[in-house]
Amino acid sequence: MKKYLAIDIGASSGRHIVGWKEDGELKTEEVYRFPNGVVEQDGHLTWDIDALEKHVRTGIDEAMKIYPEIGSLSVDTWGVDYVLMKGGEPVLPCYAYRDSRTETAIPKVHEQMSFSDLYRRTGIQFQPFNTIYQLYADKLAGRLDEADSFLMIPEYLMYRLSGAESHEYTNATTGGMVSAETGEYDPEIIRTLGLPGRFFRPLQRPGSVIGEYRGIKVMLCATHDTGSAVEGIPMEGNELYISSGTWSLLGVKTPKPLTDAGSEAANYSNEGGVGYNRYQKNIMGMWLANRLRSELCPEKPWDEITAEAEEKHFDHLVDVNDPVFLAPESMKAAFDSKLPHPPKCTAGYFRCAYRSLADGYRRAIEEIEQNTGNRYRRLYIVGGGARNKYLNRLTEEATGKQVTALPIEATALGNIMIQIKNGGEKA
Ligand SMILES: C[C@H](O)[C@H](O)[C@@H](O)C(=O)CO
Repeated sequence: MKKYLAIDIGASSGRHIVGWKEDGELKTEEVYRFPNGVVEQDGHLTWDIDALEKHVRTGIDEAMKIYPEIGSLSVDTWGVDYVLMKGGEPVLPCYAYRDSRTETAIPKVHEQMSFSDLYRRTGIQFQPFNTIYQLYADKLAGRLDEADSFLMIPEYLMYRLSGAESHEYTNATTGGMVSAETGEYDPEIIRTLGLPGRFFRPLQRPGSVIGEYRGIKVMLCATHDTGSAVEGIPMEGNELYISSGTWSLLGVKTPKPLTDAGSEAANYSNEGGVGYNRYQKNIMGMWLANRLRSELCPEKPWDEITAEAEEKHFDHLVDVNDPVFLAPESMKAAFDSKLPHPPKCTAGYFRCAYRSLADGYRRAIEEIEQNTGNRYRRLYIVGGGARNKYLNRLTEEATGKQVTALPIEATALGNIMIQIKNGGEKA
């Protein structure tokens, strides 16, 4: 029985999950898990890409010990970030998206092409960490002159395994340089910003085999983790979804990108899917609670935290998408700066975070229904955040949608399903 290996890496952790079809059913087993996190280096936030590579290799060793018959593997990670390459070797550091190095680049990009023009062309939300601003910051720092190309994180890790460079479509779309019309890098954007043309190759679709590692086919899944997550949601019909991890990605599948003024004003993104468009929005997500916990009560179990948050009576809300929450020194101080007065106790901060997240979901869904002209009945929630029963209830109450919370590894499932579909088996 053929086995498939998904390597799914998020901002805070990674996992190796083996999957196979048995009596028509998809079976999975997690064989390796490892931590991830940003590393401060010379005053910048970076990823320890060498450590990630080591974990990727160790996890494959573990998987092959248990399942020597693995036929293919694929890596997916968070979007936007990349590694510059020179002569087949990485040009480090590998910057992390919460680093503030794009501050000067953003206005310089918009002087040459306004955000509205970029949006009309790509349909990608404004986020200070979009690859377009990171590459322009590298240009201003003279880092592009010495580089031959750039590889998004999953493609870099698969290059290290197979020696094959690749540029996968769903992940490339997170960068803000791919034409919503052609699904390829937009030459007008590249030319206008004076970015090196040699960097931007034809994009490859999920399911493409790019090489081999120890006899295992290396295949491109939807290497943008959210792209695989949406593939992995066992959804009936076309309903709303939240991929809930460090970020909450709330969206819906649409046949085509929506790049109209209403979508721009609501800062909706149109990221590539597997045969459809992901009309979705970044919402600050579990990052808020994760940072509050590491600052205020690192040892406290999550069940206790949510139970206390449910009991307390602090009902002020914050706008969870306020930039103050993206990479604050202190998350507590960030909340205090946006509240009329601070909560009297720690639980009050978590209550505010969860109730504000649910309110953020409510507003985002109103925008989706406004901009798509459709009404949706159900909301599927997948990923680690789907385990939070208190937030699921708040979300159902705030949005009026029937919430189906599935604390499943939807990203790894989607990764495996794409491999199965393109591995000659019926998915
Ligand atoms: C920067 C975020 O990671 C990105 O916008 C988001 O789509 C993602 O990749 C979540 O894992």
